[in-house]
Amino acid sequence: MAGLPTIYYGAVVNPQSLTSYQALPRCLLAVSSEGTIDWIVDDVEDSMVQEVMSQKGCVDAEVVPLREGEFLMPGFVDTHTHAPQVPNMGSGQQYELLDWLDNVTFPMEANFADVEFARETYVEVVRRVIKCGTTTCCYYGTLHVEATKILAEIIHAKGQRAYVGKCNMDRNSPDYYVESSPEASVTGTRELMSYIRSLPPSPHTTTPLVHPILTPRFAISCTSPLLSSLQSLALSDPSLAIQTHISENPSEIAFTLSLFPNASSYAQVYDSFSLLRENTILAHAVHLQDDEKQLIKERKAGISHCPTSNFNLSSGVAPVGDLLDRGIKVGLGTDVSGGFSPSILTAVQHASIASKVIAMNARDTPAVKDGTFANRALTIPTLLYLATMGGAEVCCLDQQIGNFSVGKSFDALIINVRKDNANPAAVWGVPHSTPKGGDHTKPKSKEEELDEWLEKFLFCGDDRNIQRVYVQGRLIGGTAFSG
Ligand SMILES: O=c1[nH]c(=O)c2nc[nH]c2[nH]1
Ligand SMILES: [Zn+2]
Repeated sequence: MAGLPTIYYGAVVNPQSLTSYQALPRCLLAVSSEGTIDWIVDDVEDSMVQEVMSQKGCVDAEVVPLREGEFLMPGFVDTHTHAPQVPNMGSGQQYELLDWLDNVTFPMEANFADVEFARETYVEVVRRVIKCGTTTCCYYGTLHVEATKILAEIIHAKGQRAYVGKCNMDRNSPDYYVESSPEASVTGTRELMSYIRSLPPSPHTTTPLVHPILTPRFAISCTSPLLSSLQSLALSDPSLAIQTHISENPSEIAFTLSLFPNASSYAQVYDSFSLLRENTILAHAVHLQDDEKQLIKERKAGISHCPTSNFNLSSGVAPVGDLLDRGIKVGLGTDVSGGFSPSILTAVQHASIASKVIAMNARDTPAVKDGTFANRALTIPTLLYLATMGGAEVCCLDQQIGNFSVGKSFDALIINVRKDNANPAAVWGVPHSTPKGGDHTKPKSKEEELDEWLEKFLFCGDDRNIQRVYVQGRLIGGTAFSG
């Protein structure tokens, strides 16, 4: 028999679309013992809580009250990161992509041949990513099967939702870090897929949280025979997700086109091997041509926007507004260690700045049409959406996660911007906080206050503001988590 639900009572931020979210200051939200959202009732005064609970038939359920300055929001979705590169964060910032791979990244990834090193490192990596409020993460591993199994096992044990892939890479990397043949690459991939798919169900849910993902590192790393074998594997398993990099850096694009002289574009290389489809996640997409954007849209693939990495490796500024105007799915990625932070908050901040760079450079071009995103600064609702629902769409998980709706999984964060949190930068309620329109005589509404809490958190927050991290209703991290 199902156990009693848990009821959260207080402020809730709920993304709705690229241009709107609900700010619900007095919300009751019930989560079943299986971790799904049973019901949501908005605008409930304190005095009415018991009555609503009795109407819903759950007077004996536990109530988790949120205090002033705390709010519930959906967990972050990191649509692109590299688990083995976490130890490299903050190293080799002087390089651009191809030199950075050779000088910093491949040498670090090669260490994961040692399974003990892999275990020690990955335990810490996953703990850290969860602490940052990432409830769903798309992880690249290394080319090593055993180390990547360990990564999946740790994620599974910690209860995070994730896609995990081992890199397919049989050329253009050093002898000490390259796969010996396409066959070896595909055999290892199949072994990892079977391992992940046979992980035992979590104690509290029958839904698997960790999934395999096909991970051709990027076209430069893969011979045509390897891509053909991955094509066969992908075609035989339409539910298998795919992740790769695309159009990140000018030298990378030129090298790719030289390796595939018959291809009309970078995107077409992947498409010619049937690797562009609805469950494909393409990281970066900084320098795509119009026809490539069109192709990606037609194939319904999604883009992982990784602004921290794009700035840090001097790759460029991805035209996110244009991608959104074209109806392409976009989420955010940390792309550690091209990006120097494992937190989606940093990606939010840099996505905002990236969009402002584009808007500043477009000041002299004709005015943009109403309701479009290109050449404008991304707004708070858009940034929030990209960090949550947009990521869920890119992962094809939007029916399950990304916002709070009845029937969806409770993947959520409790955020604290109170004076008693440990981050002095993200404190709400300091005297200079300004009412909407700057009118100090008008008291702020509860909704306006919640808007301010959210903005403070997105721009000045960090893991110290993330009190609780839930996946499928289970508490797995946050400052209030002792496990
Ligand atoms: O940002 C990136 N990080 C990587 O590890 C990588 N490999 C190929 N292309 C890449 N881009
Ligand atoms: Zn990457």
